[in-house]
Amino acid sequence: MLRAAGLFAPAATAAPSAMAAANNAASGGGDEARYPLNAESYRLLCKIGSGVSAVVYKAVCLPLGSSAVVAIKAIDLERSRADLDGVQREAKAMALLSHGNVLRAHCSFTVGSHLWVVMPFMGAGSLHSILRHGFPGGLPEPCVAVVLGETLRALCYLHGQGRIHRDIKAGNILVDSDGAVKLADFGVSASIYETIRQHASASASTAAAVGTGSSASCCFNDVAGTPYWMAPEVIHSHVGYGIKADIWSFGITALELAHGRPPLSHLPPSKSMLMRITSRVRFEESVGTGNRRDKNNKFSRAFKDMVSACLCQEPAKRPSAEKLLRHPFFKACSRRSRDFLVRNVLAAVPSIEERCRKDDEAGNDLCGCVGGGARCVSPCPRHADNVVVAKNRRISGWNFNEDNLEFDPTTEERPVEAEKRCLPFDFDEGDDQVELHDSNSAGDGDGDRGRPPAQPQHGDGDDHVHGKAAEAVGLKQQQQVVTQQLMTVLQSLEMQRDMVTHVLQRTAGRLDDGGGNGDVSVTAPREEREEMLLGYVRQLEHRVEDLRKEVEEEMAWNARLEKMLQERVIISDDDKKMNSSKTSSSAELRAVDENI
Ligand SMILES: Nc1ncnc2c1ncn2[C@@H]1O[C@H](COP(=O)(O)OP(=O)(O)OP(=O)(O)O)[C@@H](O)[C@H]1O
Repeated sequence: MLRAAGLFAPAATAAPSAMAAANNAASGGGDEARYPLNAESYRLLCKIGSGVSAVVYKAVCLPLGSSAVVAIKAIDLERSRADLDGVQREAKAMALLSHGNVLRAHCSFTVGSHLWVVMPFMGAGSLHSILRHGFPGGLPEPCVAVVLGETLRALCYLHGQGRIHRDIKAGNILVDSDGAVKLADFGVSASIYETIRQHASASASTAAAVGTGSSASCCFNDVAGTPYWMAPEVIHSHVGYGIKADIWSFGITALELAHGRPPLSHLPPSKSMLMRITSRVRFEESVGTGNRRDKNNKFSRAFKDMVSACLCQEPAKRPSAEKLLRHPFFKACSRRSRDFLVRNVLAAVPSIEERCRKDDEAGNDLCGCVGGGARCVSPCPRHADNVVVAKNRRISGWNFNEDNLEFDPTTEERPVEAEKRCLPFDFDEGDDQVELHDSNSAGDGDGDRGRPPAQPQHGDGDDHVHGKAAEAVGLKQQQQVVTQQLMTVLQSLEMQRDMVTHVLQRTAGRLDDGGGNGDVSVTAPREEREEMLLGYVRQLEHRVEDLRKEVEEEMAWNARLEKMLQERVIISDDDKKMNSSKTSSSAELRAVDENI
């Protein structure tokens, strides 16, 4: 994961550039106009957080006095995957908004190759950081309700303004020391109005690919956001998506707040993404509200119902933010004051500076995966152990278990129950049948499903060999999973290639016959149509390029597994010889012999 740590030590403040990106939130006057657009006017006090390509500092705005504490997000434009347009969009989007639950930047400007976004300092940091440092198992439900209620107000406002946030997650919900909750990070937000204009002259073929429908339902077709929180239609972005994608992410955020991590976060995002790529929609219309007995009292019926509504497979069936705000789940929280969060949440977590110091000591910056691998973008050695594989099982889908609000993997032996809500991704192709387990998850007595993963043992010789044997089996199976996934990516690439060819053929045909069938695009001048076609092709090229990178990542991971496997086999064979009398009857070793 990309880091910009250390680049902004106070002494290293770069000379301001020509301020090409300078942007003041209140250029038309107002409080923010006081914030200077140069690095020298700010003293960086300490680092308070870091994201994928940015580091966030607590700082003082010197001309405004020592009490003018701000947060500065320093986005490394060179290391960031996003282009300057993308990151500037965040600042501009924030500057235009004004709502009590939306974090608005004071100003932004470039400093060398970085974009500095100066914003109000939110004393308690993000909910992601709060969860990790104080509530790893999740917040109490009444606190979840307060946080979500405030976030929903921000979403109502944003959607009312014609904006889609596109990256709703606990990491982007900030809390101030007085308990105020604000939605932040507009790095990937976009205006549906802009897009409607852009698509106004789109051809029928493009429209078919992007999707049609109302402004609120289908406008975008670029993949934006963070994988675990992405709505199915965002992942399958060729079908188009709209504001309801935020509602899905909101539902996932609800689960993240309730459990301390988003569903499937024990899988590296690239893998969960791949599973989604392989999807075959298989979603049961389920779970009415009052018919089933509530077996699990951990969460209220209202909470479960609210989350279920957000995680509806069909965007159109998800409630709007406004409607959701009227859901009974949010009734009680409207009476709760900010103080409620201060007493029940903030009091239990260390200061944001302390948290950041702990993160640095723990080396969380090294791979960027924090929260038990929840943010690990690619399989990294540090979290490889979190993903363990058990044999002869396969994930054929993910059920949204309404009782405990978890996503349960569905295995072949355990058919999907009709009344369960099922996520739209399948993973049941190929002959090798495997199931991924989170090594931290406890057994639940349901067959093999909750079986503790194979771990190396360090007891007597027999155990030791068993441990290594099991480890080798695990590695072998991980390798099979990766191979399977590579095949899946390949299929996906082929599918996309066919799509491109199809679009090209259709459009080429239209260019040749000069139109005349009533399409907006066809009545447009030829150059315009060519330009539009080129744009579309470029978009598809990017998508294919992204997928190609993912394949490369997986192949590298596969090679690493192969190497680890070979090492394990050698060690395991040596141990086997030494312990042959003890281990000859070992079922696990037989499994190794069969498998390697
Ligand atoms: N205005 C702010 N006030 C106080 N802390 C902040 C502020 N903005 C960000 N932070 C802290 O910095 C951390 C990193 O923020 P950043 O927006 O760079 O990344 P993120 O949203 O967590 O991750 P990603 O890069 O994946 O979006 C946050 O988790 C939060 O704790």
